[in-house]
Amino acid sequence: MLKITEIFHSLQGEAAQAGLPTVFVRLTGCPLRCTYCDSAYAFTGGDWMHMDDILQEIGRHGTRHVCVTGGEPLAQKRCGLLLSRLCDAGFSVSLETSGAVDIRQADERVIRVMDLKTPDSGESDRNRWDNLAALTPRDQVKFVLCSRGDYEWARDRVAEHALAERCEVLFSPAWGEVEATDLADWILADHLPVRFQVQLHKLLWGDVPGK
Ligand SMILES: C[S@@+](CC[C@H](N)C(=O)[O-])C[C@H]1O[C@@H](n2cnc3c(N)ncnc32)[C@H](O)[C@@H]1O
Ligand SMILES: Nc1nc2[nH]cc(C(=O)O)c2c(=O)[nH]1
Ligand code: SF4
Ligand SMILES: [Mg+2]
Repeated sequence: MLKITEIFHSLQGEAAQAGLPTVFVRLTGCPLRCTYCDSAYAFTGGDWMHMDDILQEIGRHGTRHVCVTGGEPLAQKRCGLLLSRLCDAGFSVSLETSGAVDIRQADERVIRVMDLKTPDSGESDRNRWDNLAALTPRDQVKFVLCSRGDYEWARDRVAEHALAERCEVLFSPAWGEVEATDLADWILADHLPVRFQVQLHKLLWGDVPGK
C-alpha cells in the first residue's frame, strides 16, 4: 500500500520530458519544507491505495509516460517497488525527488530527476551529496532558483562537481520569484552547459493542483 494524494493526466511541465502527455502519481508526505513548495497540499491527507489499484488507475489513461512525484516519493518504503512495477509494465518512468534521500532506492531504468536544494529553498542542509555518485547519464539534476544568489550558488556547484559531464542539468526559476528572462540572460552570459526550463503547466493552466 502507498499513500497517494492524486493521480492525474497532464502534459509533463518540467525537466527534459516537458511537453509529453504523462500520468502523474503524487505520493503523500515530505520531510522537507521548501519555502516555495507548490505541492504543500501533498504534505498530509491522501488515500492508502493497493499497488495493483495504482497500476490500474495509471493504465486507464492510456499514456506511455508516468511521472512519480510528491511530496517526497522516496520517503515511502514501497515507492521503489512501484517504480520497478511500472518499468516492468513497459512504461517510461520518471521520478521527481529531492536530493535529501538515497536515490539508489529507485530502479536504474527510471529517469531520476534529482533536485539539489538551494540556500533560498531553506533546505540546502538536507542535500545528500553522496547521491551524485549514483547518477547515470539518463538522470537529471535540477536547481530551482529563488534569487541571483541561488543562481551563483548553483553555477558554482555545477562547476565544482562537473555535473554537466555526469547528466543533464536543469535550471528553473522558482515560480514568481526569479524572472524567467533574467535567468535565461544569466545562463547565456555565463555560457552554462545547462537546460533552462520553466514550469510549462503553469504557463498553460496557472498554479492549480491536478494539472
Ligand atoms: C513538488 S516537488 C516533488 C518532488 C520532490 N519533493 C522534490 O522536491 O523534487 C517537484 C518539483 O517541483 C519543484 N517545485 C516546487 N515548487 C516550485 C515552484 N514554486 N517553482 C518551481 N518549481 C517548484 C521542486 O523544486 C521539484 O523539483
Ligand atoms: N504538468 C505537470 N508536470 C509536472 N512535472 C512535475 C510535477 C510535480 O509536481 O512534481 C508536475 C506537475 O505538478 N504538473
Ligand atoms: S522537497 Fe519537494 S515536496 Fe517537499 S517541500 Fe520541497 S519542493 Fe515541496
Ligand atoms: Mg507540480
